[in-house]
Amino acid sequence: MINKIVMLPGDGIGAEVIYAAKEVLEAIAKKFDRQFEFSVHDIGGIAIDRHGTPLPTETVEACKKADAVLLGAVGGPKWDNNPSDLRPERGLLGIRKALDLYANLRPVKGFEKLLHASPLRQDIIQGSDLLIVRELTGGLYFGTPSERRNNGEDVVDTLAYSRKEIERIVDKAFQSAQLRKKHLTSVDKANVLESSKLWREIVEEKKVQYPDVTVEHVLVDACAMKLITNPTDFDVIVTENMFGDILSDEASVLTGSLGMLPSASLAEDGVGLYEPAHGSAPDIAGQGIANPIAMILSAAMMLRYSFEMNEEARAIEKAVEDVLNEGYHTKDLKSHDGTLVNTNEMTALITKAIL
Ligand SMILES: NC(=O)c1ccc[n+]([C@@H]2O[C@H](COP(=O)([O-])OP(=O)(O)OC[C@H]3O[C@@H](n4cnc5c(N)ncnc54)[C@H](O)[C@@H]3O)[C@@H](O)[C@H]2O)c1
Ligand SMILES: CC(C)[C@H](C(=O)O)[C@@H](O)C(=O)O
Ligand SMILES: [Mg+2]
Repeated sequence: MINKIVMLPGDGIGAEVIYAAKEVLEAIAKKFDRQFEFSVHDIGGIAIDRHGTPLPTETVEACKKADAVLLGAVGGPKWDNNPSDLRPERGLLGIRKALDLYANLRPVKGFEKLLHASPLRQDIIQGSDLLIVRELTGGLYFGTPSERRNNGEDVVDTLAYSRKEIERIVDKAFQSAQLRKKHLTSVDKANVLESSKLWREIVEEKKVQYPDVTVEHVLVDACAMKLITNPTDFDVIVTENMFGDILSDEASVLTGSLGMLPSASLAEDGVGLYEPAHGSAPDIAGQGIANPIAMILSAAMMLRYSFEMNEEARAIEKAVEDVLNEGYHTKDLKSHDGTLVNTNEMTALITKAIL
């Protein structure tokens, strides 16, 4: 059986790290006698330059026909002054909506060897292992109207959620908690927002269906604080789109770098998309020094969630851990000792550890 993988490199370091993941997947294919077929399509700024749109129809069609999609990252200063419908980020939001990727799973697991790479105290972050379940196709990112009024002097963004949209992400989070430490933290702003009140009501209704899972509600501002003061109190966090975006970048500090955070974006029934939580990093793009691990671990999530290749996924995760344990690190991972390597060298080390 051949697994068809669509690659969407995008912009900046997205296009650098995605080929690192491909190299690692080729090693997996060799080691485990699997067949992956890759095809590359445009999204984001490069798609604007080549096709005049951040999300060409051809790209959407290719993704729909694929067995899984890998995405690097989109965006960059070249397009920062574009009108909003010609921003690279529109391509990303568009593909999430087109594939109905409502559930974004962002695991945050600290590697023992990288404890010193975080600016946080080691005794606080040791043992951090949590999963952020971020709603990905609703909320402020997709609410209408979203517009300027009164000659551009007033502005409206709409935070809209339907009961069904909240129910399905909450179910996904409870089910994820059942497979982990069975503790769910629902994060909202129910002291202020109507959308958060409905969110909290639905979590309360749903919890009777999952009696083995303990549930707590935490306001998003307090959660932001607790994430870095008491990270080991968390197991699964479920939250709406923008809160999840912000909290996941914050949580990456537990791992030492944003370049360590993978993600899976899943539909109810349909193709999954796998992308690092980080962006196109214009400040380091083109230098060959990006950390490819978030992207490589996203490829491992693809093997696990889309192809049910658990052993293969574990082989990637173990190779990453082994290479880190040997002291190799990219520039973003601060280290007192160890060996500084670039993107290609890190990828080659991980590939070698697999084979
Ligand atoms: N999924 C995505 O495609 C995505 C996600 C976030 C931001 N963006 C876009 O990326 C552009 C830049 O955004 P930003 O600078 O706010 O966020 P960013 O995530 O690109 O970078 C933030 C910081 O983290 C560093 N960093 C990120 N990933 C790294 C890696 N793998 N290795 C080493 N260092 C890494 C960067 O160098 C930078 O200092 C913007 O256009 C933004 O809209 C895209
Ligand atoms: C680029 C941006 C639209 C995107 C988001 O906010 O979802 C990014 O920050 C992410 O975390 O994937
Ligand atoms: Mg983000």
